[in-house]
Amino acid sequence: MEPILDVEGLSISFRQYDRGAHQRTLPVIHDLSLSIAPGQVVAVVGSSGSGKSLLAHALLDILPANSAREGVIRYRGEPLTPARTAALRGTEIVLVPQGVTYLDPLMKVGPQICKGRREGRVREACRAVLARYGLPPDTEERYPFELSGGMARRVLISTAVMESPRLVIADEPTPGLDARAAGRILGHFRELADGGAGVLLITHDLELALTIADRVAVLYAGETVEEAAAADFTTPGGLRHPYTRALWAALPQNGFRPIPGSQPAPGEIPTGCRFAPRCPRCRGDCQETHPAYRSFRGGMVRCDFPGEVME
Ligand SMILES: Nc1ncnc2c1ncn2[C@@H]1O[C@H](COP(=O)(O)OP(=O)(O)OP(=O)(O)O)[C@@H](O)[C@H]1O
Ligand code: NI
Repeated sequence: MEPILDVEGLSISFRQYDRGAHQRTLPVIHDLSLSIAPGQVVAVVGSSGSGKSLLAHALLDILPANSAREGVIRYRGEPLTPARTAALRGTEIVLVPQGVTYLDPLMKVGPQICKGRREGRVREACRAVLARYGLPPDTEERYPFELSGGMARRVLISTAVMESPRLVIADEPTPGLDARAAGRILGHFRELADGGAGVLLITHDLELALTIADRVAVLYAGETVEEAAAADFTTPGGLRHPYTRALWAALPQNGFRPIPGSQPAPGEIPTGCRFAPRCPRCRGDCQETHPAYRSFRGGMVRCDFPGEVME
């Protein structure tokens, strides 16, 4: 089946001015490839600063002006040009943004969800979507400052899903929500996918991702290091990359063993494997050679020594 979304070799960098007129380029996403078929929920999992929101913004063509982008993004087989993205954004392709600041503070919630349209059908759909997320009917009449954080999140999601999108890009959609509200939202994403949409779920929370995702792509310091089926996460032996295994071992049900160290910042990327400084399997070459992203055992991995189980 033709993918809904197909990203090939996406790289993003920022132009920055050091001192005076001296310009430097800060690479933040490198060579990212990913595809989503109709009916699929694909999760992108990575820690803070790994490039998740930038990926979402690149897909919606809302990156900041001082950024540069390489690679190809195709939507239903055709490249997503700026004009095409602008035409599809908000209707066929929707973003659930990470921050509630995306709500217009000067506009009541109802008109924001309805995007200014007043037809009875639209108002009806708005009321239905609010009810679905457990928001009282008078939410329509409120301004964003009159909402709690959790309500504002649910309003953002309502705004996104109003139009029966074909591609949903959800950037950390559930922080601050209780388990029931989060479950309801994820359940709705799953339903949209079961109805034929593609869903890209962006989160730092692997456990949450595994509740609905079909596949998981793991992002580390701006690069995908593994793409695995959700079922591969049943045992660490099913996984390919040492970082993915470390994420697995850090889950509460697997002993909550976090790995020491932290992800390198964009200006401090090592030459070889980006995970080498923290990798329990690191050997000589890993520090020098940057590993390619390749197929391995039915998934993808960026490691020259994949699939070795840690004792
Ligand atoms: N406008 C910008 N100029 C320069 N660097 C930026 C800019 N926006 C983001 N970055 C850098 O790009 C990297 C990735 O940022 P991004 O917001 O995508 O992270 P994230 O994975 O979404 O993190 P979080 O989980 O905290 O939301 C970070 O190191 C960040 O500092
Ligand atoms: Ni983010």
